[in-house]
Amino acid sequence: MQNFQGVGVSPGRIIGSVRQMPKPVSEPPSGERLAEGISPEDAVVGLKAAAQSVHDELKGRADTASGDGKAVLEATALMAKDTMLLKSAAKLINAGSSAERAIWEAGASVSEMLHNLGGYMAERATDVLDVRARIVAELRGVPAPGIPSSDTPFILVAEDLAPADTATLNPAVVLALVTSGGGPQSHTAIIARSLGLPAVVAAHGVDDIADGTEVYVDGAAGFVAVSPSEEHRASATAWAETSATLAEFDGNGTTADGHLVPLLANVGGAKDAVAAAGLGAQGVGLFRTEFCFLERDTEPSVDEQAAAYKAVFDAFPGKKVVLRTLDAGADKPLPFLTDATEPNPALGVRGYRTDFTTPGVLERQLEAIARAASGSEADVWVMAPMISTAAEAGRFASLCAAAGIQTPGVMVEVPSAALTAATVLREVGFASLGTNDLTQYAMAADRQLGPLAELNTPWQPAVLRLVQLTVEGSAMEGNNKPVGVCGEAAADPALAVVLTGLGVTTLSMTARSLAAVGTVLKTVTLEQAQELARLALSAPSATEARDWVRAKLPVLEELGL
Ligand SMILES: C=C(OP(=O)(O)O)C(=O)O
Ligand SMILES: [Mg+2]
Repeated sequence: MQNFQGVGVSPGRIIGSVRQMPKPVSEPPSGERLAEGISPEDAVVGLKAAAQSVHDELKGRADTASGDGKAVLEATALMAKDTMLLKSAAKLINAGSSAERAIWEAGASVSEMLHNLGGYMAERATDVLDVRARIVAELRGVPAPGIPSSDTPFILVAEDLAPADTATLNPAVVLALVTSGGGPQSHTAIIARSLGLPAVVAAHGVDDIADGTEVYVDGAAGFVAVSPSEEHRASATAWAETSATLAEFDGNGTTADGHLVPLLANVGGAKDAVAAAGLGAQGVGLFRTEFCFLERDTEPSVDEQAAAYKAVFDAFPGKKVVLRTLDAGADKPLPFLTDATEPNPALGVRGYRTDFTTPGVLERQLEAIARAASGSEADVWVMAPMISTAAEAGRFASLCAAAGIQTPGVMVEVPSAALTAATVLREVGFASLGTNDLTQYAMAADRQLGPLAELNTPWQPAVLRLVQLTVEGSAMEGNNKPVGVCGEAAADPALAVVLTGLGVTTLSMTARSLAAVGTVLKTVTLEQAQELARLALSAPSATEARDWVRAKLPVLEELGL
C-alpha cells in the first residue's frame, strides 16, 4: 500500500478511482516538417480525421450537457470543422509542414483574426486555441487537454487547477481533488471548497498514480492511500453518514451566548449567489467580479457589467452584498488589464494597482456598479483589492464618491494595510481581511506553490497577529469600522472561532461551509472564542496553533470536520 501526505484543504473522506488531468499540449517545434514517407495528401486526410474525431467527441459531450456548458461545447465542436482553419492548415502541409505544426500555426492566425474582429468574435479566439490543442493531442495519440470527460465518477488528480477549469468541472462526476502542486489558498483549494469536494493539495508524488487506481482520500487530514484498507472503507462510509446529518445553516451566525457574527458567502457570479441564498447566507461578503470575466480578453462594456452585477444583487434583496472591484493579476490574469510578461506577478500590477497602468477601467466599473445598485434592493458595499496605503484607500473612496457609491471599503491583504489599519480605515467605511493573500505576503510564500504549503496557512501566528492589529486599528480613534474576513480562513470552522475571538465582525466563505461554521460557532461563547484566540496567538507554530485550538473543540471530531 502506498500513502501520500499532502495538505488537507476541504474535508471529506471518500474512495474512488483516479483520473489524471492530462498535461497541457506542448507546441510542436517551429519548422517541424512532414515525416519521411508521408505524403502531404495523406497528412491532410489524417488531419481531417483528427479534426472530425475532436468534433464528434465535443458534440457528444454537448448532447449530454445543458445550459451554458452545452452552448460552449457546441460552439467549440463547430470550430473543429471550421473550413478556414482546416484550409490554411492544409496549405501549410502542402508546403511541407507537419500536420501538428500546420494546425498549430493555422490556429494561431485564425485566433488572432477573430481577436482583431472584437466583440462576440473575439470571445471565440480562445475556443480556436483549445480546438487546435485537442487536434494536436489526437494526432499524437495522447489524451485531450482539460478535465477528462467521463460518465463514471472519479477522483481528479492534477498538478494544479486554473480558475478557468472550474467551468468544465462537473461536481456530479468529480468525487474529490488531489494535486501535487497548489497551496492551501490556491484556486484548486477554493474551487474544491466551493463545490464541497474533499481535497488535498501539495501531495508530492501523486502524479505517478496510474489512471483507474482505487484510492482513499481524507480531505481533512490531507491523506491519500492507494489500495484502501477495510478501515479506510469504514471511515469513508462513516463520513457519508455524518455529512448527511450536518444540519443546514439556519441563517443566523451567532456564538452560544448570542454574540452575532453574520455568516456571508463568497460568490463569483449570479449562479453562486442564488445557490448561496438558498443555503441561508446572510448576504455576500465577497463578490469576486473578475470571475465574471475570466475568459474575456477585452474589457466588458458598462452595460454588460451592470447586468452581471445586478444579477448577483437581485439574489439578496434587503441584504448586504460586498462587491470587490476587479482583482486581475497574479493567479487571476485578465488579458485586458494585466501584463503576462511581468517577472513577479504576485508583487506586480494586480488588483487596485491596475488603475496605475490602465486608468479608466476602474471608473467604468464603478459606474456599472452604481447603475446596478440603483436598480436593486441589495445593500451594496464596494471594496478595492490589494490596497497598501491610506492614500490609496482615500483615492478609492473619492472615486466611489464620484460614482455615487456610499459605502467604500478596502481589502486588507497586504501586510502594510494591516499594520496601518487605523489610518487606512479613516479613509473608508469598512475593511475585509483577505487572509489568502495576507498569508502569502506575510510569509513571503507564493500561495500557488505546493512545496511552501506549510508556510502558507492562515493558522500562522504571524497572520493571526496581523488580523488582530487590523481589528485594533479599526477601534482606534473611535473609528470602529466593521472588519470582516473573506479569505479561506473563514471557512475553517476552528479558525472561524479564533477569528471571532479576535473581534472580526463578519465571516464570509464558500456557501458550502456555512453549515459547518455556523454549527461550530454556536458551541462556544464569545469569551471562550477570545480564550481560543489568545491560545492560537501564543503558539510557536501554525501546526501547534491549529492542534491546540482543535483539541478544545471536540465538536469538530464528532462531526468529522
Ligand atoms: C479573499 C481573498 O481574495 P482572493 O483569494 O480572490 O485573492 C484573499 O486574498 O484572501
Ligand atoms: Mg486576495
